[in-house]
This record gives sequence, C-alpha cells and structure tokens, in this order.
Amino acid sequence: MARTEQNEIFFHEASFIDENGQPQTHKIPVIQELARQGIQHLPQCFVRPQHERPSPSLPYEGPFPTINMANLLDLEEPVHRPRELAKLARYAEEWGLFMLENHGIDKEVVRSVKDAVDGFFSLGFEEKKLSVGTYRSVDNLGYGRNYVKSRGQSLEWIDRLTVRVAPARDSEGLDVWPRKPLNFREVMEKYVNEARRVMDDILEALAEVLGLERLSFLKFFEPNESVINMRVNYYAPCPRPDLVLGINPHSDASALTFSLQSDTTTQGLQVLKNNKWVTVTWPNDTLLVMVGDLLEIMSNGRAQSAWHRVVTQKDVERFSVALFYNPPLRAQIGPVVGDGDEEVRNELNYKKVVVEDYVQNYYKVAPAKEKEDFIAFAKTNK
Ligand SMILES: O=C(O)CCC(=O)C(=O)O
Ligand SMILES: [Fe+2]
Repeated sequence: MARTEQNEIFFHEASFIDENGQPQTHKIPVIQELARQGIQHLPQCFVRPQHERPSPSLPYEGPFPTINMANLLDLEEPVHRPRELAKLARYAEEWGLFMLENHGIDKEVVRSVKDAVDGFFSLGFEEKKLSVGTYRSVDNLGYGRNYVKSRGQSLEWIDRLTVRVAPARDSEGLDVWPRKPLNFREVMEKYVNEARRVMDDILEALAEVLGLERLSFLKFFEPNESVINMRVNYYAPCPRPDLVLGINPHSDASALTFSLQSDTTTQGLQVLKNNKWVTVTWPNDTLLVMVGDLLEIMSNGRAQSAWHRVVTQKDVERFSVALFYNPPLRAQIGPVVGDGDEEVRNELNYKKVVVEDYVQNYYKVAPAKEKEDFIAFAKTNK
C-alpha cells in the first residue's frame, strides 16, 4: 500500500476482464478516506472529459412529481383514488420516477436504516473491510466500489455497499452482511419487507390504471424467488464537484427502484427530462420510486425507465439507500397485453427476455452513452 508523507492511501480493488479477455485488478482510491484526509486537489482519475462534466442543473419549476400513497390505496372512501391513479400513469410515462408521500413506512424504521448506514460508514476503512467481505461475484456484492471496466475510464466519486436482501438464501455462506453495527441486517430486513409491500401496491395500481388485470406485473414477482438488492451509495464531500460525477448517467436494470437519502435537505440525484438535467428535490419524510428497464419492458413502454445520474457536493456528504426489485433471475418477462387488445399485441415494441440475460447484457454495455444502449436488447426491430 502506497504512503504519502503523512497519510496512508487506501484502495478498493476492482477486478475486471480486459478487451483481451485477461483478468485485471485495478486499485481505486477510497473516496471517503480522501475526504477524511481533507484533500484539496482532485486526483486525475476522477476528472471527466469536458462534455461529461455536470453543467449546473435547474430545480424543476412547478411541483415535482409526487404520489400520495394513502390516496392511491384509498379503497374505503375512494374519492382521491382516480386522480392519484391518473398521476401515477402520467409520472411513470413522463418522468419514470416520483416522490412518495404518506407511504406508510414508519418514520422510526426509516430512521433506523439511516442510523445503521451511518454506523457502518463511520467505521475506519480497515474496520469496514473486516466487517464485510469485498466484492466476490459479478453481482458486485459487498463493500467496495462501483463496477469498473477499464483502467482508462473516469472514476465515479462513490463508495458502495451492496447486499442481496432477498431471497435471503442467496446470501447464505457469503460474507456480504456487515457485522457492524450489530443490528444492521435486522434493521434492513425489516425495512425491505415494508418497502416490498409498498412496491407491490404500486405495481398493482399501475396495472390497474393501464387497463390491465391487477396482477399483470406482480405475477412475475414470485414472493420467495424475486430479488431485492440493497445498494448504499456513499458520496463523500468532493473538492471539485464541477469536474466529477458520483454516478454515470444510467437507467436501472431493475423493475422498480425504491430509494431513501441520508438527509432530505441535500441534493445529488438528477433526472433527464425533456433533454435537461433536473435536480430531484426530496421533501421531508418522502421516499423515491423509479421505473427501471424491466418495468418499461413489461408495460410495453407505457412506463419509461428514468435516465439519471448523481452529482457531488463540495462540503456535504450524502448517501442513498437504493432497493432494486426484480423478478427471479430465471424468469422470462415481456410486455403484458390486456384481453382483447389485439391491436397492441401486433404492435409490441419490446420482446420477451430472461431477467438474467437482460442484467448480464446491461453490465456488458455499461457505462452507456444513452438509454437506448441498454434497452435496445429488449426492443423489437420496428
Ligand atoms: O444516489 C442516488 O440518489 C441514486 C443512486 C442510483 O442511481 C443507483 O444506485 O442506481
Ligand atoms: Fe440508479
């Protein structure tokens, strides 16, 4: 390990297969440690070429898309429901994401998730490594950093912790759950159970408002087999936010993504809307729901996955906890067509794909320049 005069530099080790099929290991600075050491100069490996740098983004003029979950579920006195359903369809199609208020997840549960993440990231680097295994599979599980593909690419200003929460058996025998703080796993599993319930409700409501049978999307999500990966994205304060990205532009290879962020007053996530990057604002007690590529496919494009990226801040640390909800890896998914909708059946924009094949192709393609680079894998040739 290299040493500077006063400070030790810590690295994540990222493995990848190079263009010649050779396994390579790349050492990548741990950004949290760079920030702890108070670096003033951004290491060159993080500097983006001019055209990739984040130009200032505008807060959205007008109310940011928000769904009131209590209204959406208002089955007893369904006065607000039709309006909320209409909003759901519109946001899913026009934005691919929305904030969720009155989501029904207890504030204490959300608080405990943030505390557990704080607890883990307040450990020293070596302690974190001892507390959880590093990435050991193509799933990128464990504590480490974002997927890296070549030595030359601009690095994202991020450290990460990824755990497959469901199905629980997939993580058995793998060293992926942090042992510190002690309640980390318990807290996350409780939150994920609640989040799954909310996501299932959204999938049902979306099918309903699109005129499909209520379980049209949910039927792909066999409860004991469907997958939820939890990814904690940690962005340390960055000396030059104007030159870097926290995460490259991308859509998620999930059906739905469900996120919280450390502190609702911080910003970082941006979504492309009408060809402009718009900053996602995060009112108190709200959570975020994003349409991923797989739901775009299932809905034949009536829900559109969000093309998004993350920018960093100078003096502010931020983290997000993203849950990626997917059908079982071996499941075949495809566009759902309503009974009697023969016209649509003959006009499908997407084809059937096996979830695992879609995800594998996604990682092969990443980092993508534009959304089409990912989703083309599931498009029909029309
Ligand atoms: O940090 C965020 O808010 C977004 C993270 C994200 O896009 C991801 O984990 O896929
Ligand atoms: Fe994402």
